[in-house]
Amino acid sequence: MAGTLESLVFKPVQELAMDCKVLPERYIHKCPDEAFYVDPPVIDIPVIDLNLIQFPSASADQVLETLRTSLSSCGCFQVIGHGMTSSFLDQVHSIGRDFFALPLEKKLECSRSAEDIEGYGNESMQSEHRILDWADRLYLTTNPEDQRKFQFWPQNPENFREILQEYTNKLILLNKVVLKAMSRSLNLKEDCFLDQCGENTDMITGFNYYPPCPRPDLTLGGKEHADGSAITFLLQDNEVGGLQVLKDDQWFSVPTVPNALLINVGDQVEIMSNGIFKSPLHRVVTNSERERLTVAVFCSPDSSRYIEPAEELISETSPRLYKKIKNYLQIYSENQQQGKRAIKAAKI
Ligand SMILES: O=C(O)CCC(=O)C(=O)O
Ligand SMILES: [Fe+2]
Repeated sequence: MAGTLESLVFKPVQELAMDCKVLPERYIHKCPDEAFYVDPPVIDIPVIDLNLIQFPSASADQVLETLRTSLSSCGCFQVIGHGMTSSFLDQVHSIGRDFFALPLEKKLECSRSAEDIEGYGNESMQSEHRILDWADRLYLTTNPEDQRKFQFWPQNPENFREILQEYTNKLILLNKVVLKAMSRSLNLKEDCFLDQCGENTDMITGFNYYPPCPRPDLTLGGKEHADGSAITFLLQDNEVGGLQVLKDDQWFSVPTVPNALLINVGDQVEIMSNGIFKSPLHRVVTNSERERLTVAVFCSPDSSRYIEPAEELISETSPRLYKKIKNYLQIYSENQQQGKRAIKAAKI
């Protein structure tokens, strides 16, 4: 729903940040840990070149083994050889940056309503009780095409639609390649996960804008969460870090690798892999100097499809851990609003 300044139902963090000396109470975490403001160790995750696993070979097997190890321990990896140039990825980044640089009135033309997840907005419209994220977001359904709601798509910058369309087309293909690689790495038939997801990948693209914050020691750009997707593609900010991932109960910084996309397992691949692959808890810390912009694309099976642990992964020694379920994103959003981990609801 298009908004106006008068009908503003939320306060953009970007506006708040312009003149913020004292952090409002609702952004303050009661028990911040040191990793909010002292960079924790950098996580050692592989950078996987997709060209190396295209055809079966001994070296492809080695790469798939690296993939399996990484996804079973921390649930993420970086990918190169994805067929997108760095200048194209810069353009994807720029359309987000340019959108958030527009005057507020222009951004409000894309604003979402309190009931909708799509459009420009932030958490302040969803919940009265939660601690709020120091971030504004623009969420858009990008696939299937007939579910796009163009009223939320910015007219400005002018190339927004064209670039987002092209990025979506590339990620539809990449999503298939990655799901196949994940299945292969577990010695499953390569279409095992893909068949569960179906042809029509459901894709939601989120542009995350994190303004500089006066008190990075007290707040987060994104609270600790796991993604409800099957897999998530994250285009990080080449210049400003902030993403952290939890591994063995310790927070690690996630490095930015030029021209790489970060891929993380979401809850739905954790379910399909019967818990072998981990949907990692992650969060975003802020800084007082620089804004940060990232683009997250959440890929999920379409809501009518059932997903369940792959039969081949279940045995007497590794019993089935998750139920057969559908429309996981609905379960996810209900649990998330109550601050709960949705995947618990899928456990047997
Ligand atoms: O912006 C980031 O680094 C991470 C964003 C994220 O985790 C999300 O949008 O789910
Ligand atoms: Fe996330």
